Order: sequence, then C-alpha cells, then structure tokens
Amino acid sequence: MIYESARAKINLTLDVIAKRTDGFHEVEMVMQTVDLCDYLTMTERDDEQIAVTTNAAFVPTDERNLAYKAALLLREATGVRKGALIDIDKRIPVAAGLAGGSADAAAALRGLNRLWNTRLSHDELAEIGARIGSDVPFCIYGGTAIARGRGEKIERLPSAPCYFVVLVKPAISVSTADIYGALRLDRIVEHPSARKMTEALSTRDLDRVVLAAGNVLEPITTEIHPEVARIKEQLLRMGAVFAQMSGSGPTVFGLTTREQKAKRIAMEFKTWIKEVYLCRTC
Ligand SMILES: C[C@](O)(CO)[C@H](O)COP(=O)(O)OP(=O)(O)OC[C@H]1O[C@@H](n2ccc(N)nc2=O)[C@H](O)[C@@H]1O
Ligand SMILES: Nc1ncnc2c1ncn2[C@@H]1O[C@H](COP(=O)(O)OP(=O)(O)OP(=O)(O)O)[C@@H](O)[C@H]1O
Repeated sequence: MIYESARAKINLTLDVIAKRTDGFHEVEMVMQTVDLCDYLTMTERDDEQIAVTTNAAFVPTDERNLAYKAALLLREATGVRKGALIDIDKRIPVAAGLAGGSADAAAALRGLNRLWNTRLSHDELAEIGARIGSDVPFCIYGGTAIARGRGEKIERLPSAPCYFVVLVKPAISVSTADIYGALRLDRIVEHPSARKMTEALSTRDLDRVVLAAGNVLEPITTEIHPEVARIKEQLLRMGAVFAQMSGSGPTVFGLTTREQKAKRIAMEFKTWIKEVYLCRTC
C-alpha cells in the first residue's frame, strides 16, 4: 500500500502572453504549493483493472477522474500490466482554482510509479502529466516554480518563505476554459513579472512579494462574479497583507506572516462562507 499527499497550489503571479492556435494560451506564472492536501492511498489489485474511490460526492470515479487518467497513461508509457485501487480522500475544494484534480493526477503518477516499480524520474512523470492537464507537471514537483508554455514547462525556484494563507472559496463554479476564452490580451493593463517575483521571494520581504504579484485572469472572473472582489477587499480589511485570486478562480487567498492573524481572519470568514481553509506555503 502506497500513500501520497496531493497539495493544492496558488498562483503568486499569472500572466498571459499570447493566444495559441491549439486552443491554449502562452502563460508565465509563479506557482506555490500550500499544505492543504488530498490524500491518496494506492493498492495493487490482483487483476489489471484501475478503480478509483473517493469521499467527494461530485467527483467522477471513472476515466474522467484525473487520477484514473494518470494510471492509464502511466501504464501506456511503461507497458506495465498491473491494476490498482486509488482511494482519494478529498480535502481540496473542487473547481476552485487550486489545481485539486491536477494535484491528484500528479500524486497518482508519483504513487503508482512506486507501487508498480516503474522507476520513472520526476521529469518523465511530468511529461506524462502534461498530457492530463497544464497544471499537472508543476504538481509533480511542488514547492515554488515558474511555469511557462501552457503551464507545463517548469523552472524550479528556491523555496518561498513560510507565509500563512487563508483560502476563501465562494460557492460558485468557474470554468477555466471560459475565463481564458473571455480574456482580451489587448485589455491587460499590467503584466506581472515572474522575474520580479523571483527576486522578491529571494529577499524574503513580503512587501516586495506584494508589489510583484498579479493575476491577469482576476478582472475577468471578477466581472462575472463580483463576490471575488468583495472577498478580496474583506481579506485586506481584516488584516491580510495581500490578497489575490488563485488561477482562474473563484478562490481568493490572503497572506500574512502571523499565524494568529490568519486564524482570526479564517474564523471571521467562516461565519458567512462555508469553504474557508487556513494553510501555509511550507
Ligand atoms: C488557470 C491555471 O490553473 C493556472 O495555474 C491553469 O492555467 C489551468 O490549468 P488546468 O486547469 O490544468 O488547465 P487544462 O485542463 O490544461 O485546460 C483547461 C482549459 O483551459 C484553457 N487553457 C488552459 C491553460 C492554458 N495555458 N491556456 C488555456 O487557454 C483551455 O481552454 C483548456 O481547454
Ligand atoms: N481527482 C479529481 N479531483 C477533483 N476534480 C476532478 C478530479 N478528477 C476530475 N475532476 C473534474 O475536474 C473538474 C475541475 O476540478 P479541479 O478541482 O481540478 O479544478 P481547479 O481547482 O479549478 O483546477 P485548476 O486550478 O487546475 O484549473 C471538476 O469539475 C471535476 O469534475
């Protein structure tokens, strides 16, 4: 039996550089894992079947599940003829902009690579992961990294400082494809710079991190769902040093360096929003 944790991610920066002809966008983003995790348990089966079970009501357990896809692709890439039961204890909110499904796919690739003794490197697993989703390669490595291309080209960075993170997910669903689809490149007012964020993180100065941050998808999601802006304002009013939407949303994260403050913010939010999580970047 193999255990793997699947960490959620936040985007410290998210810039869109160009629209491609394959339906994707060229991006540059600084990604950071947080310690809010799904937990995967993988067991070998006597037959060659893949089966997924999960405690989450609305997550598919067939080939649509990204962990299931990961198992099929790992088998195809290695020629291994083994089966597995993958149980996913889901804690990361679904369709939240936190890459929950991608994190599960990455954890399944890492875990099954051990269970089936297929001995692929993380780089090889990331290549397989890119066929599942743009965020999967980053989730193979975790930590802090710049993602380029459509998100699959990863440049790993030194670990970011330890910040406390309050994740607030309003009860709305956002389609990543719709948000990218609504983006007009000529209307982007300010492009965040991954290089500036890398420098800011290396100084460990949160004020500099705040200046370098930015997510060009935030105005798009906010226009459709104004509650994203309200949550952001509220996080700042309650004392978060910084607040920003993650990925294509709708989750907004607030950062602080002080645990007590983060706890207080999370507790206050819980009185009016169900999905609120306190976690850390380390
Ligand atoms: C918003 C982010 O989460 C930021 O980390 C990612 O860019 C999205 O990553 P993801 O959910 O793994 O996305 P995918 O499953 O690969 O793509 C979903 C859809 O989003 C759009 N998409 C995604 C990534 C990208 N670089 N350009 C895009 O235009 C495409 O319409 C695509 O069909
Ligand atoms: N293991 C999984 N966990 C969660 N959702 C999954 C999983 N496998 C497939 N899905 C499907 O993927 C959809 C998106 O879920 P996910 O939680 O990955 O979104 P997200 O956090 O917005 O991702 P991203 O930040 O990468 O755009 C869900 O509606 C769900 O049906």
